[in-house]
Amino acid sequence: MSAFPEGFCWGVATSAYQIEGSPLADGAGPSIWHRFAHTPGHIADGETGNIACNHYQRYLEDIGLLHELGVNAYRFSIAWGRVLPEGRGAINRKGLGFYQRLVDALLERGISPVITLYHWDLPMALQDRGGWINPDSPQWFADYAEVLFRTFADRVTSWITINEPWVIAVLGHLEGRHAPGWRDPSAAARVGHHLLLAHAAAVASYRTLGHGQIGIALNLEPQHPAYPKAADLLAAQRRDAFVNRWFLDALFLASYPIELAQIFGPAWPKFGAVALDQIHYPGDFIGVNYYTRARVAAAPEAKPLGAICLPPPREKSTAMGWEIYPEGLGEVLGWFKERYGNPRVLITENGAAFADPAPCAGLVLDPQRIVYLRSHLRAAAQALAAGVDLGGYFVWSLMDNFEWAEGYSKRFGLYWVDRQTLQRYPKSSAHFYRSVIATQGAVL
Ligand SMILES: N=[N+]=NCCCCNC(=O)[C@@H]1[C@H]2[C@H](O)[C@@H](O)[C@H](O)[C@@H](CO)[C@@H]12
Repeated sequence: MSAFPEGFCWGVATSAYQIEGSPLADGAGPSIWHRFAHTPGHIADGETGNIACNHYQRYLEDIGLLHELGVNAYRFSIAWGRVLPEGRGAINRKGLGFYQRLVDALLERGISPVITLYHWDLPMALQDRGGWINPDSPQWFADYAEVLFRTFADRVTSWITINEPWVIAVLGHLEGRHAPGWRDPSAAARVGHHLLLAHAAAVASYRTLGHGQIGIALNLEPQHPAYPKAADLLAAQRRDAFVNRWFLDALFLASYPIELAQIFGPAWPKFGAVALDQIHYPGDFIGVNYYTRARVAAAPEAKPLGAICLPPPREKSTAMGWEIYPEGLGEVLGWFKERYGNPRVLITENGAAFADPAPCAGLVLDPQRIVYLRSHLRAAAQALAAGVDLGGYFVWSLMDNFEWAEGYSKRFGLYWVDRQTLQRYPKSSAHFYRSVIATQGAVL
């Protein structure tokens, strides 16, 4: 019996800086990840996205892989700096032309484009004006989005405004592990707010220019007490507010969790009613990027949360050190039905990195990824049966790519990429996913 309905959206996901390469080709303006990756010490093995998977040149071949998988949708991001090299103002027609050719080639194959407007690669020219802490940044983003809405309004009907605002605010502006590498609580709090304003402005613009669906993609991660102790439960609740409810409550409830003012202290701005009303903008769907859960223990010395996350047992971990916990996907999906009015949800990313072996006779055997995907797909099917309005599932990722600060050392792809030749090789999980799609989940 098919576990998923006819018309269910089956896809894979990628992002521009992680797969394209050629970051400065054809007049493109550099992004903050170009600068961050070229700054020694930021990326494992000193890698950059200069080459990545050379998707900029090999995009037709990669669309062939999508066709081989049988997906009916492909989620990818547009590099803002290719389209607007200075981040605003003059349009770079060559840069925009690449995405027009990509979209047209997808449509010719019957694959629906799902475009992410922003997947972390802010043009450096805008960072030089303060980047996301600049109060003008929501307007910069809305103006950029309008260029794309007008260019693709007739052909693209699924849009994601911003990928993982929490990672942008926290890893990029609080912990400094991602571009632009800041460690400033006040900046992180304001960046989070400006990203929500930017999302709202783009949704409002799309209401006048487009006739499809638009949403935001959030990384969501259940926070469980490491031990049955009150202190651990309180620490897990604090971290749930910090990781999950920061953006969920803002979008759906027009309020920030009260814990954030306690966590950020004086660095947390005093948002008024108007500011909170302006971020009350869930859009047409919520994208859920799900990977794992956290096991949280109280740690008063671990400021500002007073919490630490315990590493999972090795035998239950991916190559990223994240726990394999498919039950958490069902838990996250249930939040939308129980707390937020059961909106349309898409699983916009789900996948895992494992120490895949090299190809043998043109195939990479990755049984662990098949187990991971099967268990998470089963959790998704159960959530759907329980009444969650789940419209689609995207595997992260189509192919091994630039895994941010980890460089190319972590492989998430359904296709293995030879780092010398960039040849793509199917993994057995690609064949598994193809069978899931072909049977609407009956093989699970
Ligand atoms: N501890 N822990 N936490 C679990 C997840 C932390 C947040 N990172 C993500 O969700 C990123 C998302 C990103 O969109 C993509 O560009 C990345 O390649 C994948 C894989 O890393 C995921």
